[in-house]
Amino acid sequence: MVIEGGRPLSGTIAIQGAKNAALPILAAGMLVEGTVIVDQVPNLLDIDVMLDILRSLGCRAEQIGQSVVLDTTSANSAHIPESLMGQMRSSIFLMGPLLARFGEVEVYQPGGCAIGERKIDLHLLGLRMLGAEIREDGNRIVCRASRLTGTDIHLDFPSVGATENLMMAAVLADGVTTITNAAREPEIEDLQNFLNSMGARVTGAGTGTIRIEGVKRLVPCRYRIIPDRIVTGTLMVAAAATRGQVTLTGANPSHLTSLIHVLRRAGVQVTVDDDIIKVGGVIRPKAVERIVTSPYPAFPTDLQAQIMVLLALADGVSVVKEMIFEGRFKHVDELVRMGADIRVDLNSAIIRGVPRLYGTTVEATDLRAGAALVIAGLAAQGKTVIEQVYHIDRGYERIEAMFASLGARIMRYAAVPNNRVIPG
Ligand SMILES: CC(=O)N[C@H]1[C@@H](OP(=O)(O)OP(=O)(O)OC[C@H]2O[C@@H](n3ccc(=O)[nH]c3=O)[C@H](O)[C@@H]2O)O[C@H](CO)[C@@H](O)[C@@H]1O
Ligand SMILES: C=C(OP(=O)(O)O)C(=O)O
Repeated sequence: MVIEGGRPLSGTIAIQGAKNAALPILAAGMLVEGTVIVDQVPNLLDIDVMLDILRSLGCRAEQIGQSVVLDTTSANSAHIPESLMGQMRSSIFLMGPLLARFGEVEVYQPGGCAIGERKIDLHLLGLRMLGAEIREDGNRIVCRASRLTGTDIHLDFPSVGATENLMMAAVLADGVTTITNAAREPEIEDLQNFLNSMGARVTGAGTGTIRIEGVKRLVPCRYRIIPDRIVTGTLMVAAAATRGQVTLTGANPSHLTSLIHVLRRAGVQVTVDDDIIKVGGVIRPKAVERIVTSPYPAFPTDLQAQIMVLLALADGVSVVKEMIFEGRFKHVDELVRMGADIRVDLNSAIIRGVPRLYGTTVEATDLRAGAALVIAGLAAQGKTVIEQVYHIDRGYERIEAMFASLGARIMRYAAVPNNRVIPG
């Protein structure tokens, strides 16, 4: 991806549906027999992988525009091939639904962005408490339960994925399951709403205690995914970093209170009206003394790399502490190569703002690091070349078109074998 930077973003853009809501919801479609339609599903690499997995299980799954039609009637397998499991973290979301529907599931350790160890022990512990017998053999995990029985599960950490997997496993269990210290992310509430649209009885999502009353069977439904708060946040930071003026429509500002607070502290004007967010009015951002990533509603780890670009250009010294993933500072070296002054000390990044960044060749090491480099390229003086952009396609629908529609000079080139590049 090649970016000619230094142009303020300007214009209006609609927000895509949330990847992190769509992925568990598509997996939850396996809980019902019949045809489920999910609307506002973004066109992303991770969604393609999820649909490939669902097809490998015998389902018919097709994305038409922003809608996915999933027919699970002929699903006949509870085995996910290792090659598909390894393509993304969210492949693990099939574990709960397959176990609930077929009484068994055979999977492998999931893949995904290299941002930390990302264990699944909380998922497995919760499933065991629901009555599953689990055998781990190297990478392979075999899980069986002739029936799942509701119980009280306390999570040692409010893991988003574990909360969702256990909710999905518990909807068809005998009796009541209570999950305490559950994750409170908006995507959990979206999953609850989807499950309840199919006839499940789930309450409490969005709080630390979720109650799931098992039902005998579910019925197909049609459901619309919430807007993507991380894409919204990425656009907000990009508008501020390029000192532009951008209007976002179809957003949910109440999911972004921590970012809005940080941006306002940095001197950015953010106005909110129903599902519209306007960002602009910044000359040079001010440093923000301390940002700590933590589970929702605190500052999201998925926006840590992006906000660091704004702080790299701010007046003064900022500190960002990463509390969720131990390997999520890989963008720092790349930003430093663009002229940023950032020092990492354990899980803190100390950012001394510089007046400008300069374009150079950098590498996207993971999804959000890649998004941060795009913002840096848009704000920098000169030309930025970003390599390994496929990481970004996991979470942003045609990011180059998204920013080009706001006036950015950004082009994607596809590599061809003899090292030439052609517009992609
Ligand atoms: C598809 C999706 O929704 N992805 C999001 C989800 O990922 P994900 O569901 O993987 O994130 P978790 O909340 O589970 O993980 C948070 C922390 O808990 C640890 N952990 C998690 C599970 C477990 O069984 N054992 C364990 O130790 C992880 O290693 C990590 O350090 O939440 C993350 C934290 O907000 C986001 O960055 C991801 O974008
Ligand atoms: C880390 C992320 O996603 P996943 O959990 O799907 O790897 C992300 O969306 O930033």
